[in-house]
Amino acid sequence: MKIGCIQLKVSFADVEKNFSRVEMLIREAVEKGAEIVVLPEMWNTSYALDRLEGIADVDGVRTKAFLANLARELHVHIVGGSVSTKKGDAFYNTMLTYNNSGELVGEYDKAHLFRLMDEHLYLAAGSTQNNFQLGDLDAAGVICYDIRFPEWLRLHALNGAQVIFVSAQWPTARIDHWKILLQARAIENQCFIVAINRISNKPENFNGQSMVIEPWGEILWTGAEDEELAIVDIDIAKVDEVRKKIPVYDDRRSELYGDLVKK
Ligand SMILES: NC(=O)CCC(=O)C(=O)O
Repeated sequence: MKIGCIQLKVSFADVEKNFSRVEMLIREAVEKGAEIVVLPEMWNTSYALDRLEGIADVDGVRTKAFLANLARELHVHIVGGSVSTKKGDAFYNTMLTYNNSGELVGEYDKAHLFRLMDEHLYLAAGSTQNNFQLGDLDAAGVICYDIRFPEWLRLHALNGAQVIFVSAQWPTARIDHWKILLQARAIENQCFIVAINRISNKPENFNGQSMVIEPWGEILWTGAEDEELAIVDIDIAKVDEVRKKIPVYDDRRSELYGDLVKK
């Protein structure tokens, strides 16, 4: 399965520029053979949190039409990163996922808000899980800071995810945490992690280094420190292979850990 990893250079608060760049890169990814494309976090506005009133996508209407049309036209699954949305009176950091028929299969609001970047002052948190189906593939999607909560990703793995997509705006300052946390999440859940970071140098430095990691923890691809489109081939059979070799899911003793329950 070929994944188009779009490590986008996100322009600060320039919604038009970001939409046209994303469209160009999705088209290019599909020309290069991508069957699924993945975008970074808050790609429509970046972290212009104090300007969301004017630029967040109201009810996600524009993004939904844009992603649905591209998915249908190009026959590609789109894990739409996340966009700033306004729903009712509140702003959210929302991941929208479309299958290759153009159907919305996942709408997820970031569950854990990152105080260090003031998200809790501007955004409301979601509280629903985000497992979805892309053709035969059982997948899930989370957003950036969510990866610091192993129980949240475990829940998605328990609900069947073979691949967990992560969309992020993860600053260079903590890029070592990014790499180690992602590798740990892949190894402990014995699943693929496809994690797409952004590029920018304003207002904070984000230097990419997106990652695709297989269920044994081997890093299949690390993004450059500049905008990049990479097509990374993953073999889903590897999930069963690793889960048979070390049967973590059979050996779990859920009675010891409290309330991690499947849906
Ligand atoms: N956008 C985010 O959630 C950033 C998370 C982050 O930087 C971290 O260290 O965690």
